[in-house]
Amino acid sequence: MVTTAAVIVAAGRGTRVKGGSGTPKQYLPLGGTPVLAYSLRTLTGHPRVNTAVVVYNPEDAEFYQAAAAPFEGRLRPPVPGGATRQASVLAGLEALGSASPDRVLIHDAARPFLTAELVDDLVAALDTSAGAIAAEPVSDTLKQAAADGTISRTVDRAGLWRAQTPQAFRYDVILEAHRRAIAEGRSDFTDDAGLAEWAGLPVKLVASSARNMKLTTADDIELAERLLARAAALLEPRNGTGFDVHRFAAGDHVWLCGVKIAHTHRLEGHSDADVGLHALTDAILGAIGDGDIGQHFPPSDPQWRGAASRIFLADAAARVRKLNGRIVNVDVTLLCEAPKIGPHREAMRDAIGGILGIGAERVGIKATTMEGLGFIGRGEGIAAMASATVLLPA
Ligand SMILES: Nc1ccn([C@@H]2O[C@H](COP(=O)(O)OP(=O)(O)OP(=O)(O)O)[C@@H](O)[C@H]2O)c(=O)n1
Ligand SMILES: C[C@](O)(CO)[C@H](O)COP(=O)(O)O
Repeated sequence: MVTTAAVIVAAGRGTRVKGGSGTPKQYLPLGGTPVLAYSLRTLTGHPRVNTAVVVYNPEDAEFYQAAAAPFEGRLRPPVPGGATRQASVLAGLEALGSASPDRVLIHDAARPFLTAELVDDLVAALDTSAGAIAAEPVSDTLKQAAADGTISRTVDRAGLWRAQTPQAFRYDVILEAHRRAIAEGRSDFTDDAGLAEWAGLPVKLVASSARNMKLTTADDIELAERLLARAAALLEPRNGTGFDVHRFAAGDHVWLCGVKIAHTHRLEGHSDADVGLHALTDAILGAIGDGDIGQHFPPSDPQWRGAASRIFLADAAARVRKLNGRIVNVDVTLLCEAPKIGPHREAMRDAIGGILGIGAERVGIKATTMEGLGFIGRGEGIAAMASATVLLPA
């Protein structure tokens, strides 16, 4: 399996925002959420990203903990950065050594508005290139200034692009290039594409939007607040519910809410019969009005025989992302006499949060017996009901 990692560089001081004092920009609240958390939500929640590491300044440890806590289960321990962005990127790349990913996405914590689609496009571009970066064609007329502040010439903007992040590379080649640059005394690269260019690596330009802005000055932060407030005003909540039942059959374990639990029986079904994930998948599909699990993964299709139900849930989450939506919270109730759910509740919350790319604090798991009544009371099967709240552009 091809693996992809993310390095999020967050060790800068943000001096152009705050003039050298106060909270570094990547930890400032934006719409009430730390700037860093936006990138972490998109990257750690992306199905193609297997692991991620933040490069930080240990002086910011408290800010880091507060921003990264919801994503903890999906992040490697943070690593200290260096004096320049280039040095911080190298620290992050080295920290991924034990994961040995095939690809790496290098991203500025100061660019909170990257999208899942951009990540998809960059990863796809790596199939035919050693590197690919998010970039935006220059749309202004460019002037070169003379020393006295007058215009010395107009620069032809044809073919000029503004480099953004993520910048994606095959991991081993960019690590080798970064190491070589330092060994050869080059510490002046402001982005990884510049370093790759120096190393002779081909790098593709992947068209991105001006919305993937870097927060550099206080004006940028104000603009970002406005964009966010406007986007929030244009989002509307949608709610969906789901319900599912599976009967018991001879076996020794059940899958419930993404967790394998030893049991006296198994649940019968075409897939792994994870009744909790099936109800939840339907709840999410319901919230976005996109059919149901049986429509997208028909039981008549042999490719889903024995499939892990996490595939179905991840697909529903991808459909939400495609609509530029966001899952706010989900809630599952399991109806069964046994097994006991309490001991597995936290593992279930983590599993579902990981699949959906949301923090476990946004996942509710509850259980109830049926007081011995009906088919559940007789221990013939398990039922689950679920609800999901999703924000979609209005
Ligand atoms: N030594 C550094 C410098 C920068 N960065 C990171 O690189 C990204 C882009 O850098 P920039 O916008 O220049 O951030 P700062 O260096 O913090 O800004 P300033 O130059 O205003 O201090 C940011 O996410 C920043 O945290 C880093 O990890 N390590
Ligand atoms: C990497 C980068 O975001 C590409 O635009 C940018 O170069 C980093 O910021 P800096 O202000 O140039 O250090």
